[in-house]
Amino acid sequence: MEPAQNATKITIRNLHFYYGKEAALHDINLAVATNMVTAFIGPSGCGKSTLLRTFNRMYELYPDQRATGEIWLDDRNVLLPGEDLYRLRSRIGMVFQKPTPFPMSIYENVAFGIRLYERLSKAELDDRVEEALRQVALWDEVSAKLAQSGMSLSGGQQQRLCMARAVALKPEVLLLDEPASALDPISTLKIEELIYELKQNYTIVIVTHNMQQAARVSDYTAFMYLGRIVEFNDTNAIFTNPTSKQTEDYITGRYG
Ligand SMILES: Nc1ncnc2c1ncn2[C@@H]1O[C@H](COP(=O)(O)OP(=O)(O)OP(=O)(O)O)[C@@H](O)[C@H]1O
Repeated sequence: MEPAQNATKITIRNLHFYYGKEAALHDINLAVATNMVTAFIGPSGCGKSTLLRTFNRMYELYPDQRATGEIWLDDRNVLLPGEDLYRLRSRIGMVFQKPTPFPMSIYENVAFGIRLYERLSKAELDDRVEEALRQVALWDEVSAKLAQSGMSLSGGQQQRLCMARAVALKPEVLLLDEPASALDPISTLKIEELIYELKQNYTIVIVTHNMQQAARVSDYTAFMYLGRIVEFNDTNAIFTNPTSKQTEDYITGRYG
């Protein structure tokens, strides 16, 4: 489960995951460092998104999907049956591949989630919405049109709005599932810069198809293949000096 010289936010032990009877993850052991960016890379179907979705038990939305093993968030094993999933998802926020603003105003997109968890005055709520939009570097672009629909924004802005929605709840961990793969290069760059900024305050785990992106934004990288973690190390070591032949073949473009 190496490495984690930094404090550890999440520790995964002996995690297995099943879609019905089909096992998709096999004996995953991993330590995610606090306030760092950890990337999952590997060929299509290797289990990156499945692994990411175990962190906040997103799979619980589907009755035939289940995980066994342990996922420790600080000192809680969040896979235990009594875990409050509502609270878990407020501690571990998620942003998906396709920008998915709610069909409501820019302001409401951010305020909606906050209202579910907290009772705030209008002025406090306004402040929180502004703070979240500033954190994702969107405030200057939208402050004059907060009442407009979130759907009226560009794809890149919509994705930053979704990130604002996630950070507005003040989570400790942010899960990003291919957050830039539907975006143009400039919007992608903005998201990457944002990830760099956000790691001051959040522990970030990102799934990406794009190896250059993993190399640019992450501190640690796990290379996955067929539902297993083949190699996990600091990103520099993975990309310059992989220990496994499989990792080397993947990062040099021999397959995937
Ligand atoms: N809803 C599902 N039902 C059954 N099997 C699934 C489901 N979702 C994923 N799988 C299977 O689980 C395995 C891992 O899929 P997953 O989507 O996690 O891989 P991935 O590495 O994220 O792939 P990609 O890069 O293509 O998104 C694959 O074999 C896939 O077919």
